[in-house]
Amino acid sequence: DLPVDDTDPFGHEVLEDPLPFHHALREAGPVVYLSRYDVHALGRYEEVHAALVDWQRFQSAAGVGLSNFRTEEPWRPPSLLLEADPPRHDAPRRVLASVLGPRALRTLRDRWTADAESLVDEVLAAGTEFDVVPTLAEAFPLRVFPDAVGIGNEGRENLLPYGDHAFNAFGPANDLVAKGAHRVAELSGWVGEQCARDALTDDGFGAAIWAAADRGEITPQQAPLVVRSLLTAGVDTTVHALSAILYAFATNPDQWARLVADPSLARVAFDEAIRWESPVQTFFRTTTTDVRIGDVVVPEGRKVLMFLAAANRDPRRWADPDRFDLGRDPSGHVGFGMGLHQCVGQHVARLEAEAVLTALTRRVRTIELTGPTQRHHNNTLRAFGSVPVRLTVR
Ligand code: HEM
Ligand SMILES: O=C(O)c1ccc(C2CC2)cc1
Repeated sequence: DLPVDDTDPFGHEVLEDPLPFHHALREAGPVVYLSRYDVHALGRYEEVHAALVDWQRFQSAAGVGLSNFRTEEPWRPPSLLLEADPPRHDAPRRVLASVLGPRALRTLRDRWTADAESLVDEVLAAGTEFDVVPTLAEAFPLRVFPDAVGIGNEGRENLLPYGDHAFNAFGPANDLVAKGAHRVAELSGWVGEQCARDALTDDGFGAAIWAAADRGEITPQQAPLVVRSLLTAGVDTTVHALSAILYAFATNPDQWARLVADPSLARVAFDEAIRWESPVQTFFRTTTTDVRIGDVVVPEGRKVLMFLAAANRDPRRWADPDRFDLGRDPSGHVGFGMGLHQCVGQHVARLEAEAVLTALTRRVRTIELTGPTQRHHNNTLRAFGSVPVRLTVR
């Protein structure tokens, strides 16, 4: 086992394969002080879940990254949802919950399923050996989500690098953050322009957010920041979730056969893949009072690092946790967080994944890896750079 305190959880060794570190962290105790970053880490399901649902003692308004907004300037104006506590959090959350709720998505279900089927037809027409990352995992969200938000067609290639930097910025100021620093002004500027009312179509999520401002549910000053939340959180997450799902099936052919035999399993397959891979690996909180965890008292004002991915494979909570198993009930996983800040876009993500899986199960008999995968390292996201596969068609 790695000595937990000597290992850098944001170093390339752990980012390449975090599982040994997650195991060592869970075994080291309910809370573990990481001297490298002067933070307290939680790796077990019970403690991660308890911190997520206790927004009063584990706040988000001081930032959900390593940087403490009480003493450091954020790299961009804080999110009105992710980096806010009640009461400031309440109205923006209520608006997005309505805009992104299951009812609002009903119209998108048929459109996205048709889009997924035409993408899968295009992919299969070009051949049955390819890299799922650019071909499906990146192509599908970028084909449907910017249109659903209602942003213009120019510059959409900025979305992935902007999100990649935003997720790196939750971690320490390491080489991954430095890698994106030179483009921050340009990318932030472009994203900010897309959130303006006159940059948005009149029928997307963006327009619905501005309409909520017209109704006084949020202010016109808040509206662009709420749109920014969609552009920051809604692209890279789904791209890497789709890669994870396809990797899970390519490495568990028996589970793919189960899904082909029963396509209604697509919904549980999505949540089981999120539990198993946890595309969003970590988030921080800041204590608002002295908090006792186990026999440690974490003082007020300290950063607490929650390893969502470690909690999602905690044998104290999950039977045979390392197995990707469509037979299990994955509900309760913390891959979307839990409680007040639980992912407000999860229905969008689930719908995107179901559309792709439904299109694939209709056409594809088997999926298998044809070579080694490559990881894409990020301080917060678990991501693939490449997943080479061969499909056989039905
Ligand atoms: C599989 C894809 C996704 C994953 C794994 C994911 C994961 C998460 C997690 C873990 C949180 C909780 C953050 C915290 O507790 O501090 C969260 C919150 C959030 N997510 Fe997602 N997300 C995904 C897709 C999306 C999409 C597609 C959208 C937008 C359409 C979105 C928008 C948000 C927003 C706005 C929040 C903040 C909610 C709040 O603080 O009240 N996410 N997400
Ligand atoms: O509101 C935001 O900007 C925001 C950014 C990133 C996320 C991650 C958790 C998916 C959520 C919200």
